[in-house]
Amino acid sequence: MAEHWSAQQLAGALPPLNPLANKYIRGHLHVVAGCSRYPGAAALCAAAGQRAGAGYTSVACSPEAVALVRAFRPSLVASSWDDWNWNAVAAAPRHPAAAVVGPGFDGEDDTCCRLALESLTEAATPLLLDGGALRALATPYGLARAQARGRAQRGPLVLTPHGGEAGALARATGIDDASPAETAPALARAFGAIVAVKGPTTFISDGQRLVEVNEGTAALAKAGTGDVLAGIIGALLAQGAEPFAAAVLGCTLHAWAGNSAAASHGLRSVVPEDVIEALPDAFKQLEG
Ligand SMILES: NC(=O)C1=CN([C@@H]2O[C@H](COP(=O)(O)OP(=O)(O)OC[C@H]3O[C@@H](n4cnc5c(N)ncnc54)[C@H](O)[C@@H]3O)[C@@H](O)[C@H]2O)[C@@H](O)CC1
Ligand SMILES: Nc1ncnc2c1ncn2[C@@H]1O[C@H](COP(=O)(O)OP(=O)(O)O)[C@@H](O)[C@H]1O
Repeated sequence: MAEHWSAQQLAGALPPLNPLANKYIRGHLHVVAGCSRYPGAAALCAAAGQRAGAGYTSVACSPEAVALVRAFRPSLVASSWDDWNWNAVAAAPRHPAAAVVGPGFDGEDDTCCRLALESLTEAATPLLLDGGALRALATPYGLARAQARGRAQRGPLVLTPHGGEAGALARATGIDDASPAETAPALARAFGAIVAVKGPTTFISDGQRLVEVNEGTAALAKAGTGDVLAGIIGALLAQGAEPFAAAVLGCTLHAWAGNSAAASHGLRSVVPEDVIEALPDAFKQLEG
């Protein structure tokens, strides 16, 4: 039976904001995303991360995506992943950080698969894998790399599959076809991760606990809203939120922002950019 978090539990999950913090102390979100086919996903994910409180948001993306990300938000620090390496992704005692890898990855593309698999060994921060990175993970080799990350204690791992991606991950690990409420804990145990299986109701598990978030809206059923969710959870991780709490809180804020966007723009007309711009309403709801 899935648990449902109270307003008090959700508010308690939000890392406090230090009024004396600089942008690095606030938390650095590294977004590795956006192949030439899906550059927009990198922009959506990173912009959502900024609205969700990351102090510094950098984007490593395909060379073709750099101009789009910069033009979408000049405050995003974008560079080509050809001129970038994992040394950039590190946390220091007073400089928390997290990485989101995979929005706008093409799961068939060699560079995307390499970056997704490398992230498991190289990212010494909390790591969230989404989108095409989950396709790279959905192989026996991907499973072994995820398990090795757990043994090496490189940092918490969060996976945010939609139904199709959860099915591929389950097939790769020999998990039987099951409901999302059963698949989330089974995947969490197999990959040693926190897993959010997304849908009209999203189920989040670390293998022991199971929480459901069912406050969203059909307005969120639009291409790109998953990229927004990845940026929100990534930003909470970058600000030092406890990883399971970051996943539950991130999914809830995303749902609330969807409701706020639907109230302003109507159920049919909401686009993922509206959900990003409605995030301040979701934070006010949380803190109010
Ligand atoms: N603006 C952009 O650049 C966008 C880029 N995107 C990126 O596009 C890449 C491919 O993602 P897609 O999800 O489109 O394609 P996928 O190749 O992952 O999914 C397609 C397959 O999964 C199934 N599927 C998709 N969504 C499902 C759901 N919610 N429940 C059950 N089954 C589902 C489909 O039926 C299909 O068989 C990802 O890297 C993603 O981040 C998308 O997020 C859309 C927006
Ligand atoms: N009918 C719905 N009701 C509530 N939330 C939904 C609904 N449909 C989709 N969502 C939410 O929208 C997001 C879609 O993510 P995803 O399928 O990964 O999109 P994309 O890959 O296009 O970015 C998820 O967070 C999911 O929970």
